[in-house]
Amino acid sequence: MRYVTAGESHGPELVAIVEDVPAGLKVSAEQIDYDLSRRQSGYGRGGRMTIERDHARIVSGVRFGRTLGSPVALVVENRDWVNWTERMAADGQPPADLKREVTPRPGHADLVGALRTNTDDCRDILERASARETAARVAAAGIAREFLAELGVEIYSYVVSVGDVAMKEASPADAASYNPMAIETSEMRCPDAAATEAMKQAINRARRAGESLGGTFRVVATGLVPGLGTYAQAKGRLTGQLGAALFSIPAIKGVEFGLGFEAAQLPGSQVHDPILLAGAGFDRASNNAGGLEGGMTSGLPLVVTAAMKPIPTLMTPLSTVNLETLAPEEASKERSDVCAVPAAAVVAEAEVAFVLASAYQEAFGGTCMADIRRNLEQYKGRLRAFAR
Ligand SMILES: Cc1cc2nc3c(=O)[nH]c(=O)nc-3n(C[C@H](O)[C@H](O)[C@H](O)COP(=O)(O)O)c2cc1C
Ligand SMILES: C=C(O[C@@H]1CC(C(=O)O)=C[C@@H](OP(=O)(O)O)[C@H]1O)C(=O)O
Repeated sequence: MRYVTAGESHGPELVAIVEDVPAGLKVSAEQIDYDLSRRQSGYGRGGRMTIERDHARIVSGVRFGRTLGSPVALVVENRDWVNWTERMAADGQPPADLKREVTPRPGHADLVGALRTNTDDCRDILERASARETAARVAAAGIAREFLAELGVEIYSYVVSVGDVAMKEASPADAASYNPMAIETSEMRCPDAAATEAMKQAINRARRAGESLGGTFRVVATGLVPGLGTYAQAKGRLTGQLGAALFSIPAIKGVEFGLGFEAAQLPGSQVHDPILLAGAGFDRASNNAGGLEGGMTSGLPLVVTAAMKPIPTLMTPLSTVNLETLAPEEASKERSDVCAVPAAAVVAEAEVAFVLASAYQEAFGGTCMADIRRNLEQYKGRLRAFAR
């Protein structure tokens, strides 16, 4: 299952096409809209989120609430488009009073994109480099998430830190034990109420100082069978696929699995997860690996942590060079988020969903749900027999 998106941040709409969707999968537009609203939320977002009310319109590939096995296309309207019709028109000439973006923001794609594409207006770049595009990803991932849910896999995320404020956790393995309601009702997607409040205060301080903040979050997937992915080829390793998927999100600068970088400082006996025989199968005494061994799922929850850099647009801007005059100047001050870590966490859920959905299809087939379910049950039966 793969997606492709199109659409500019202030164009009329975003489009996502999902390919290789099995037939017979129940799809709920309400569930997709719920995920879209989760992506819009989070303390620290800017004025744009008061304009948008993201809703996915399914325009192909679904009939009577079930997928047909054909590509699924989804459209998300940009309500802000009405304010940009002249400046973002697909045809005609630029308006006489068009203000070009010529003071690129350090940390955004403005300068490098302009160099790459030979434009004299950084808006040509920022319209697509904007993380507005991630709304289309979340809409598309609604299909992957429904698919995974049918196979018993749930994905959620929570924020661990914003700037230098972090919630306290004994270990990343705690990730699989939080109450989802505590996360969804926190304005920071953080299950710790005191940390939520401290993160909000940090964002308030940053806003007052014309600053921005990044942070870290974890994505957790439960209900996975062991053995998805493969050790046999580089491109089959889920570690690499998940890393690439998470690094495809704007502003993500680090990814760790389980104990992550901390594992590099510890002796092997404190890192690797002892194997036990429990109930009808194998289990582990711990989950420091974060649910991946040898590039494959271990059957324990997948726990992956990502680090987001601070938002590049600053109300107290850094210096830049004016592309027209070549004189030093302050970088442009666009309307902007101060912190978007909770939103990035929801986007990361979407990316993880696509990787895992593809891994299930690779292992159990991709044509129709009935076959996939049967193949999965057969596999689970074989695993049970293995431990007897
Ligand atoms: C959900 C989300 C919201 C974002 N909001 C903003 C924003 O309002 N202003 C901004 O300058 N950057 C924002 N960013 C970050 C930029 O999109 C990102 O830094 C930029 O595309 C450059 O990509 P890079 O950081 O991967 O180099 C946001 C990122 C995400 C994931
Ligand atoms: C629109 C979204 O995020 C945007 C991401 C973004 C950026 O530069 O990445 C800049 C801001 O857009 P605007 O310039 O219109 O205020 C954010 O609001 C969204 O997440 O839906």
